[in-house]
Amino acid sequence: GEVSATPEPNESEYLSPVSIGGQTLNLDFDTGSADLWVFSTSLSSSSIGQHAAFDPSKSSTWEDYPGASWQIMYGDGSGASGTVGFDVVEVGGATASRQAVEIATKVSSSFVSDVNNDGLLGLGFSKINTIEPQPQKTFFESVLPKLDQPVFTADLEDDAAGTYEFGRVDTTKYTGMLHVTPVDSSNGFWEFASTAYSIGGTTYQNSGASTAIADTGTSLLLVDDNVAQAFYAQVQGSQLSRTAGGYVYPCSAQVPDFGVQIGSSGFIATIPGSDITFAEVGQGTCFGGVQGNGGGGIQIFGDVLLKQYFAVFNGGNESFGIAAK
Ligand SMILES: N#Cc1c(N)n[nH]c1N1CCCC1
Repeated sequence: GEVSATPEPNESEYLSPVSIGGQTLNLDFDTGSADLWVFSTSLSSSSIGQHAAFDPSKSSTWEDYPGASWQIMYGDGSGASGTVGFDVVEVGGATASRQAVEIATKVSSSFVSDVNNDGLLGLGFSKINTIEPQPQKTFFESVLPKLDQPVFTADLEDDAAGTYEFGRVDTTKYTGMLHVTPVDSSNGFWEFASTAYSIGGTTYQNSGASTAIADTGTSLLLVDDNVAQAFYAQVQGSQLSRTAGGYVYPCSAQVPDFGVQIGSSGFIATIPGSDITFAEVGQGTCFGGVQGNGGGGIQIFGDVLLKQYFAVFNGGNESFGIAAK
């Protein structure tokens, strides 16, 4: 089938309505993780707050997974944990009839305060699913055999609703060609080669990290530390601020275009300098959307990059493609 779910824009995530056992929650679609977990009625009422909380006792199709548990920690230090069951999960129009659903019995404070987000729907590979004693399939892996095409697409927008679609590539959503690169899923991510970058239209080889992941669950574009340093060397007045947690600069500064290579074919995906500022941090100082990855070997290409393009995640031949829109 062909389906689409329209995520609500929130400065740091794209939420989409998901039906679980007939209950609708807004989940953060995250290609950088592989757990589908939800706020639940097992949480304290102070943790639930304004969130929608899934209540398994009210679902006629709920099935417990006795003795199973999960616990996840994200790169930003946030985390959650709990118990597991199976239920009917429907996104847009694709239905997984017996999807592993992870019930949160604990969530960290950043999830409590992010009131728009009732949990996550992981779109990474199930080898990084955290369910014990046995990792379970993601929603995409569950519905894959039933889809017309083994794909999902992400069309994220700036401050406007984006769209995830499962089972088809809507060719009216992009212009020009789709630049496709093979994906190496062995780390559980949509990971591909990326060994070059461009600043102000000049291309350079990236001597540090050699791969990157497409990560819709991250807001920023986290590149090799040397690349971030080279970029901000061309932004007047920029500095690496420990208090801000990254590079900041005067909001009036001229920011050059920045590009990163997608795959080894040579295609450089470019972000206009005017779209690189992520947030104002006060006193006319701005926080950049491009930051260092802190020395890890993998670069994380999040929404700052992805919202400039139409993205195709192909679970059939394990490839990632982007096109201008
Ligand atoms: N950090 C981090 C992170 C990431 N790299 N992908 N998704 C993430 N999160 C999803 C919910 C909180 C953080």
